[in-house]
Amino acid sequence: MADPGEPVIRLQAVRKEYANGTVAVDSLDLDVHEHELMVLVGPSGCGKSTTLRMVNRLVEPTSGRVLVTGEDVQSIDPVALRRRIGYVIQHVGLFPHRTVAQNVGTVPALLGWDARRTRERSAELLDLVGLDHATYGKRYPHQLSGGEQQRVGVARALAADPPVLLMDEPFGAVDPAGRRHLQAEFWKIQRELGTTVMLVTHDIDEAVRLGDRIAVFSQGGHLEQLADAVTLLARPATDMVRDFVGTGRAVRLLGIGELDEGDLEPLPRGRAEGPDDVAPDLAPRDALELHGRLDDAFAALAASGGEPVPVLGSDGRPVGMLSVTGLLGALHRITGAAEADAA
Ligand SMILES: Nc1ncnc2c1ncn2[C@@H]1O[C@H](COP(=O)(O)OP(=O)(O)OP(=O)(O)O)[C@@H](O)[C@H]1O
Repeated sequence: MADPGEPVIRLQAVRKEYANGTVAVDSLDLDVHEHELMVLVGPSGCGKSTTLRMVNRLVEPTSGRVLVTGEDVQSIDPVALRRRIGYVIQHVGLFPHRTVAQNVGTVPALLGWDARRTRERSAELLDLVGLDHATYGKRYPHQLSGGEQQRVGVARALAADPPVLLMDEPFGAVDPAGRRHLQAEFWKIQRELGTTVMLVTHDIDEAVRLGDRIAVFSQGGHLEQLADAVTLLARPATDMVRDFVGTGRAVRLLGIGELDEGDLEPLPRGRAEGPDDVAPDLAPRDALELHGRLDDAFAALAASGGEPVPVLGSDGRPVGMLSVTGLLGALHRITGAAEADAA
């Protein structure tokens, strides 16, 4: 096991030059901490997959070192290493002649778990990714939609509860609505299990939605910026990052920023005492929640025609009103906080 505070994945001055002379990654230093979800994002061909695949030795670095829980992966047998590290790819590669339950149980079975424990773990994981095990466990992969297969891929990778999970475009085969849903579910599972994750995507929205920290790569595996989502959107470090995160930065910030007490205006007089005092226009179904996402706040203000919308605290009582000005203030607040952190 790693010492407390020691990164679970550590890349030190890593370089990969393929046989044809392509330098996919050069002088890369990158640490992923325990329980962290690190996203690698960047344009096609910038070396994201190469970086990921050096962690489980599907690609061997030309120079530099890769450590997993403090151990140089060069000193670990690749097969043993890959049993310790989950791996999910876009085209999930399920075994076609094995049932869904057997697919999910692959690694536990290889690790010598007894049949019953493997079966139980399979069922538990299928339920966790939103596939009822009684319905889906007996099916074969071809009897599932692409999105369902991708869920099975995620369940299979998590089945042996690997401390480290590598994911390469894991939700790429799912339609946009299903993808958002699967991202949200995966995020919850990752928080629950505390798995340390390195995830590759070319989708900046996926990156800011999932990543605790986001590493933006440019060609040649060059690290342009390593930051949390808000900092990345509010304060892109280079022109490349600014172009990559695009003109939708403010909208993306709405998707990850939260509503704060300071963004609110006082309640109209006489309405702060308790639920009984709440007028019909403050009914909870029309209200926002404190610490809710700013994109919900934006939607509520759009629906109200720009009229201030009530905001409820955790006890369900109104704590203030959010106006359009308040929402813009919230955006400035998170942008300003990111800039202050960076200063
Ligand atoms: N086996 C290989 N032999 C030679 N060059 C390779 C090999 N694999 C990848 N490359 C090259 O290395 C560079 C980085 O590739 P890599 O797959 O790591 O990028 P990526 O950022 O994951 O791209 P994408 O988002 O398109 O999957 C590219 O120029 C690619 O063409």
